[in-house]
Order: sequence, then C-alpha cells, then structure tokens
Amino acid sequence: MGTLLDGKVVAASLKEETLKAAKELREKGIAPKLTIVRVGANPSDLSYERGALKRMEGCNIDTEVKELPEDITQEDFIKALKEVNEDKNTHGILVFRPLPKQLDEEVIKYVIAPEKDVDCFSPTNVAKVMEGDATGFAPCTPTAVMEILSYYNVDLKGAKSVVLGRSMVVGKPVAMLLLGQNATVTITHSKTKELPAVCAEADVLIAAIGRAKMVTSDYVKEGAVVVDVGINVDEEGKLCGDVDFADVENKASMLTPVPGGVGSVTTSVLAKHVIKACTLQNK
Ligand SMILES: Nc1nc(=O)c2c([nH]1)NC[C@@H]1CN(c3ccc(C(=O)N[C@@H](CCC(=O)O)C(=O)O)cc3)C=[N+]21
Repeated sequence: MGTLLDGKVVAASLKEETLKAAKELREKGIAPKLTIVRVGANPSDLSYERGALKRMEGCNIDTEVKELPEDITQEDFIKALKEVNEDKNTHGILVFRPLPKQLDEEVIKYVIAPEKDVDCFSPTNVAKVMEGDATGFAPCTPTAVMEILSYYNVDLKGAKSVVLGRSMVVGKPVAMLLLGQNATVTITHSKTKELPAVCAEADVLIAAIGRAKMVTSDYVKEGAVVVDVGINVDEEGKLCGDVDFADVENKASMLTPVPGGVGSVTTSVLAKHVIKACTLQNK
C-alpha cells in the first residue's frame, strides 16, 4: 500500500512551531487569545469546539467561548460580534458556521474584523486568498491540506491537481492555494461530465465533495496522491471520508486516512493563525 499521510505527525510539527511563537509572545507580556462565537449547541460545532479548545491549551493560547442563544436576533448577534472585535485581549475570532437561518451571513461576514478573522469569514480574507496575499487568513481546512502536502514534500509545481468539490469552505479556496504553489488546477463537482475519468488524470486529488466513500479506485490514477477532506458517517455510524480507503489504498502512492488525516491538522492551523493574528496586531 501507499504511504499514509499522517495528520497527527503534521499536527505535532505545527504545534512545536506554534508553542515556540506563543512562548515568545508571552515573554513580551502578550497573551495570545482565541474567542469562539457559537450560536446554540449544534453537535458538529461542539465537536469542533472540543478539539479546538484542547489544541489551544496544548499551544499555550488562551480561549473564551461566547455562547449565544439559538434564537438570537440579527441585531443582537451583530452587537455581540462587534464586542469581540473590540476586545483588546482577543486576537483571533472563530464564528461557527453555518449560522441559524434568522442570521444573514451575507451581512454578518462584513462585520467580523478581518485582522482577527482566523477562518476566512470576511470577504477581505476571501479576496486575499484569491490574490495570494499572505497577510490574510485562508480557511483552516484547506490550509491543513496544504500543510500535509508540504510536510510530505509533495511537489506541486506543474502537477495536475484535481479538486473534487467547489464549496467556499474547502473546494474553491484549496484550488487557489494549489494554484499559488504552481499546480495546474481543475475544479470538478457533481455536474462534471465523466467525473471519474477527469479525477483519474490527477497527480494530486483533493476530495471535498461531502459524500461518504464516493471516491473509488476508478477515480484514482496509479500512484496519485489522494487527500481526503470529507468528514461523513458511514452505514455503521463510524466517521469516514469521501474516499473509499480500502479500495484506493493500493492504487494511491500517498493517502490521508479519516479520522487522523486533514481533520486532525485543522485545529493546529487554527492555532497557527491565532499566533499570526496576535503577532501582526502587536507589530
Ligand atoms: N467557521 C467554521 N469552520 C469550521 O471548520 C467548522 C465550523 N465553522 N462549524 C462546524 C464545522 C464542523 N467542523 C468539524 C471539524 C472536525 C471534526 C472532527 O470530528 N474532528 C476529529 C478529527 C477528524 C479527523 O481526524 O479527520 C477530531 O477532532 O477528533 C468535527 C467537526 C468544523 N467546522
């Protein structure tokens, strides 16, 4: 079988860098802090929150969770978010999404302070991802994909990369990040004609379609690098990716597992972004 791209190893390497940077900030009397804004108590938000809080603790980053009622009005939500924007002790803000439907994300995304927006909610940061402007914050999950590829020295220059999925949280931004590393990028989705054949041309395949085990060996070229961004639940109620691991593992040269792949690096990227935000705010 191919090489397992182990997210835990990549996460540990990122944590080392982040801890060192946190220590240096604290020596200057600055305590890096992430504030999480959560509306209600959605299980997938809570699951990410648990992982994020644990990771921040391990990286010596302070945290606060601003828990808001499920039925909060748009006006009250904006007021609460502005308070976090203005909190001098908060350097990074993570707003769990999607927000409940009475809240209009198309309006709220302009409210979050771009310099504290560590998961790319603000259009300012979305634009910076498009422009390849490193002063911004790309979303944490696509950045985790890039960290894994970089850690394992996957050469992206000129590589044929295919992104399966076009969401604003993964597909589109990861395509821009790959392009930034000089990959040749194709974005595919559920309407793509001859989808398996298009994916099977990829040297590097990023699966972010959100359908359990959809990517079988007929989507994969012999020797391809396959990164699985999916977090789904299978028939047995177990966590699984978009890739049918058992079917693909002997065809791919490198492959991420789920769990233990991209998902386990995402919170380390979040921590890295909080440190970056804190450093930039104290220049
Ligand atoms: N602005 C924003 N950004 C997000 O990234 C975001 C969000 N809002 N809202 C909620 C969803 C949900 N989400 C999860 C991530 C990992 C696990 C998860 O299960 N992680 C496993 C690891 C999985 C693995 O290893 O692949 C763990 O932490 O142990 C769950 C949920 C992020 N989200």
